[in-house]
Amino acid sequence: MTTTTIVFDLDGTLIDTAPDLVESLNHTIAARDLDPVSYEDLTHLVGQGARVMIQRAFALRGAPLADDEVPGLLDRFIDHYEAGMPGKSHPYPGLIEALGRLKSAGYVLAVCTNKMERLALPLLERLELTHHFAAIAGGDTFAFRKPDPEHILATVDRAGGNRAKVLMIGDSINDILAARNGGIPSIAVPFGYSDVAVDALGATHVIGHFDELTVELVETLTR
Ligand SMILES: O=C(O)COP(=O)(O)O
Ligand SMILES: [Mg+2]
Repeated sequence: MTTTTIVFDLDGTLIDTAPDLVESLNHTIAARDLDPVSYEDLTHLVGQGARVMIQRAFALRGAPLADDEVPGLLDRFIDHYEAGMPGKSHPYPGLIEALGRLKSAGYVLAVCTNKMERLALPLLERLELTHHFAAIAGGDTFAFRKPDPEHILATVDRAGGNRAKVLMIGDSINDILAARNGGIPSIAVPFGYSDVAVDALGATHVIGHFDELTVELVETLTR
């Protein structure tokens, strides 16, 4: 029997990062005197990494942003976010137990996030989560990222898994679309940052808590 690789999204799936993302984003846009964004705004801004998040925040405020201004603002975001890490960010309830039980059952675990690799790696490290995962791929690790299914599949390659036996778990349309585009079964979680209702994402299954992420469920979804 081939081992299934379970691929997790990061922001809004493994870890509740919203308060720190909002704080660092607001620190960044304050450089141009833009009004701060709220937690509710974040669900529309997050998903394609920090650069796009900054660009979307400017669009939300109706403020012009020239291409050559973006690198400086991105550096401002990265410096602030890295300095505060892990800040208020914490794993969602039941996650550690779920990772333990899935690993004991022999599954390969991996992370596929659109967050920049240089931010994803230290965050997982400082929350002592790194050891659970055979591979961690960021939004800039490859030349493609979610919703491109190749992002999930290249992560599986890195983890030493089999491309034909994968389960994706995520909170947003990028995750579920990437899975659907690759013919990969998926689980959506409702506690993250989606501007679309979780039932409307088109996932194979929805769980409300990591307690529901059992070996039986993984087997049923990947049969
Ligand atoms: O940081 C982002 O914009 C998205 O990150 P995620 O893919 O882990 O949800
Ligand atoms: Mg996410």
